[in-house]
Amino acid sequence: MPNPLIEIDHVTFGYDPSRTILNDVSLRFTRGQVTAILGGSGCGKTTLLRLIGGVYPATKGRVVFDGEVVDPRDKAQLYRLRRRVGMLFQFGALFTDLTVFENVAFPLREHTDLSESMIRDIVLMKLNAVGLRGAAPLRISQVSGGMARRIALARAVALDPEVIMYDEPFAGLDPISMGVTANLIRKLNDTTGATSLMVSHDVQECFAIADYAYLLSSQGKVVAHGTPAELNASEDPEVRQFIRGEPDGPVRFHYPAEPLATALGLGA
Ligand SMILES: Nc1ncnc2c1ncn2[C@@H]1O[C@H](COP(=O)(O)OP(=O)(O)OP(=O)(O)O)[C@@H](O)[C@H]1O
Repeated sequence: MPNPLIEIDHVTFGYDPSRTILNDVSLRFTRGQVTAILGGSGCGKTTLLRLIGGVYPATKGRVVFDGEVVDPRDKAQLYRLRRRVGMLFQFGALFTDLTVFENVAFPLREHTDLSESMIRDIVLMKLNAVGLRGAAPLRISQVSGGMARRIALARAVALDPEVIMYDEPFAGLDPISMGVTANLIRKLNDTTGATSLMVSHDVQECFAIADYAYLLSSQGKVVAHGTPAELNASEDPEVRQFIRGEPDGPVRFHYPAEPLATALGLGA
């Protein structure tokens, strides 16, 4: 794979030593591409984004960002790296008591000393890109869930980040808003030349816009990776189960347990 901007190199991680969340995973994120990280709830997708952001150190292995090994103890490095990353948090995390305009202006006020008129122009351009320039004066409490996600998107790209990380960008959205958000992620990636990482369990939405995808198992392993077309064509039962959303397959519906009859004292 050519020229990854970010590389997760044989990373193992657990929040406490007794429980491994990510188990020797390797992923590469190519410049200019949209890469999806797919997996069921709790498999460690958000944790992976935290390791890239230097929130926690890997227990084993390394995270490499544009040639530099990410070291959470190196605060100067973290500050530099984080300036290059825009983040769309799960459910947007907007400031509900501020206007749409002020939400998008927030990172510009925090991280730059641009003039008020420059900030205004940038905010209106970012809102225009997500189709919501006209909503600038509204309060967050007055906008729909789908609009809120687009506002969060505009805020995530306010500082023109090189990397945009999306944590469950489709969570809680109706099908139309999902499609709109997916198209915007692709469009923002292509118009800004950014590199996008998208963590999600919405396979079809991700496949519609991703260049490449990784599939994580509940054991914190990479089960498969490839282009959406390659993964769609996979004969691997676990990949097929996940992609088709089948309730049972190699990934069992039942958590391991003794037979029900035994548990109920009905043994033969
Ligand atoms: N700060 C934390 N401290 C301890 N355990 C945590 C912490 N954050 C997450 N976990 C645990 O780590 C595991 C992986 O969580 P993570 O949020 O990375 O999963 P995920 O794949 O993003 O799931 P979801 O799609 O539900 O958000 C879960 O079992 C979770 O309970």
